Amino acid sequence: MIRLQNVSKTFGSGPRAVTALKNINLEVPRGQIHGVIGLSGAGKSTLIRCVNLLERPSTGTVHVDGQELTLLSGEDLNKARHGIGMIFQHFNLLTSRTVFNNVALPLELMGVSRTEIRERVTPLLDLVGLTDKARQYPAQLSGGQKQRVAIARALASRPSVLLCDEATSALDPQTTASILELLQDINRKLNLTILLITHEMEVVKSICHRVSLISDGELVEEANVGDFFTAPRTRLGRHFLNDFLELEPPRALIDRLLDASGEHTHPVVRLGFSGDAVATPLISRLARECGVDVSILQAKVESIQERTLGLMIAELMGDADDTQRAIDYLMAHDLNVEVLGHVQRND
Ligand SMILES: Nc1ncnc2c1ncn2[C@@H]1O[C@H](COP(=O)(O)OP(=O)(O)OP(=O)(O)O)[C@@H](O)[C@H]1O
Repeated sequence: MIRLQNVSKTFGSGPRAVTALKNINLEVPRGQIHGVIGLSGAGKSTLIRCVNLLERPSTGTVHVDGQELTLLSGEDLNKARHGIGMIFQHFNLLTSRTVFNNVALPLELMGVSRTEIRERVTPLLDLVGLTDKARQYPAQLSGGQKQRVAIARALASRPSVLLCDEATSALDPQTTASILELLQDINRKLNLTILLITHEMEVVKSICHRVSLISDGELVEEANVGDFFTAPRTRLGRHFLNDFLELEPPRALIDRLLDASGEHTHPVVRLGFSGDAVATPLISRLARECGVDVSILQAKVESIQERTLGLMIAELMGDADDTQRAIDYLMAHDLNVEVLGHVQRND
């Protein structure tokens, strides 16, 4: 449905050139919600704007719905864009138009008749829950309501793809949740393919099926959301996850952590477990089978898209052979084990 192949984008030229995207390959099948998450300046906006050619890639190809957009220009490109809706962080509504007329605007530009416009806009306002606001102006609406208008407007041309550029970043958590619910609802009802960019893990967790991580213009990791939240493969992925879960070792412990193990140290580990491992009493088995005591420093259980995810920071207390055996034992039971460092034993 959306396919980016070897897409790069460089702004400017010469010594001042900025390469915002480097060799991006991304495929989003029909009906999927795909999130791209990254830090500020990583290239998220440039990436999403390359999909509808608001930014033309410097190299590479973009296909949407089987059509190679990078071959098109002028009227053909405009027509192809009718199949791609877009919403923005700051809604981009026309303040001098009513809610109804904002939603009608793309249809007016397409030359759709007044009667047909009415037939198409009315159910869209119903879909986004704004039937009673049709005659109001944007200034009379809350942020969440404005984004609902923008969603209805984006859907007016009956697109098969919706691009969301930080669509909830200007909204409070409760309004964010209701907009995400609406996006999920239209994804299901209309089988709409959604590509969204965000810096918020909550957005990815709530509605995405798959996620890509962008760093310095490159896609560095891609995974199903359940897998990403259970075991991110990159350091940046772990950074996002730990930030989201607020699962960092206590400050006092960080100050005591040594990089290397010594004769009188204990490993401190971060454990991530999901699926069957959540229900298995692994910690008590460690004591019995490996002769290691476990001091739990922090623990959390999260539910992510019908999967349960457990996270724990723990000190494994025992001699070097036993603690290594314990780590091997945990890994053999499909836990994600990260050794954060080592602390001097007090015994
Ligand atoms: N029109 C432009 N001209 C020159 N450089 C640009 C332009 N647009 C983006 N850039 C640069 O490209 C890089 C990626 O920017 P981009 O806006 O895509 O990142 P982002 O991940 O969306 O960041 P943010 O979350 O802060 O919006 C940055 O270094 C930015 O300065």
